[in-house]
Amino acid sequence: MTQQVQVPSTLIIASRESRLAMWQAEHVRDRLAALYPQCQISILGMTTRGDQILDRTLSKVGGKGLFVKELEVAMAEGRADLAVHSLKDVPMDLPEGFALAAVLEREDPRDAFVSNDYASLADLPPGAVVGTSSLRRQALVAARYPHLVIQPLRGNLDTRLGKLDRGEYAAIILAAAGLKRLGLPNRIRSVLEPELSLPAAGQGAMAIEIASGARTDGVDLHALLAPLNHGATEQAVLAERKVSKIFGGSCQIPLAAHAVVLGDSMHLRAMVATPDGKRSAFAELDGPAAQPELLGEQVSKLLEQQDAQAILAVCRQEADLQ
Ligand SMILES: NCc1[nH]cc(CCC(=O)O)c1CC(=O)O
Repeated sequence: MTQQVQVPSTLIIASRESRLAMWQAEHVRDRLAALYPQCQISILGMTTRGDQILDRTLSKVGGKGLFVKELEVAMAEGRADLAVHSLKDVPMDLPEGFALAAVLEREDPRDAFVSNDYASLADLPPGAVVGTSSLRRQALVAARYPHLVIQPLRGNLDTRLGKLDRGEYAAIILAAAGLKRLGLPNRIRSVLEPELSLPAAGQGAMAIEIASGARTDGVDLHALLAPLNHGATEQAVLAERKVSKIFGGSCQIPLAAHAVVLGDSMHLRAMVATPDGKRSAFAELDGPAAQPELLGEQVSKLLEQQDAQAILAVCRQEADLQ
């Protein structure tokens, strides 16, 4: 006999209001509704500071936490039971009293090249403007294609595509996962393979966050959400996020960490670079999938044995100057 979990009569999902965030919240709602048909599930749409501040890059205004804080407040105040996030936007250390209850199966983790006039980065002429606000993408493009000009690009997916279509950029780089989820895979002119553009920790994965304390109604949200967890994705992102955490876990450093799980083992690759892409360190290792954080530590050590600390010092200096 499987143990029965107690199902509440209602569940409220907190979500940002962007189209991608809503798609993700609706996806979780539909999966929960299929598991627990007796439960009334609704979505509470919210605006976060990360959505409001669009004129500065995230690394300058406080980083990832800006997309999750308001949703955590809603859970702490009992206005929502769970929050659905893009895992890439979730800080490495959650505030006291919160936990990730499930990591969903990953969508395509790669970056996508999007343009109306060009098929790939290699086709762009000297001086062409590429839009991205990710320091990681900036460093990777600058290292490989020094003749291109990188300009900041913020906002949700629709905003970013709109700026491309108005001709503000020759091309932009986005996560393939977001475009696929929104039914826009045809906007992808080419995917950037991990060898060229190693993905960010957690890219393409969704996570469900909950308040971790016991509930007065006795509902065990961890147990309730466990069927949505995808073991291999969880192992991969634990390794990736460990590297990110060791190197400061913010948006201030161009950092990539990408793991692939194959059966019982895992391959983890990671990179840190200076924002201009001129200096970088890269490391990769295989290890048991059952010990993802150990592999994350080992890969981080390899990075440190290279130039990683000097690279980070350059990044901090540049961040302080801004
Ligand atoms: N930083 C914003 C963000 N957070 C998650 C995604 C895409 C979806 C995902 O990675 O799951 C995006 C947009 C992008 O990077 O283009």
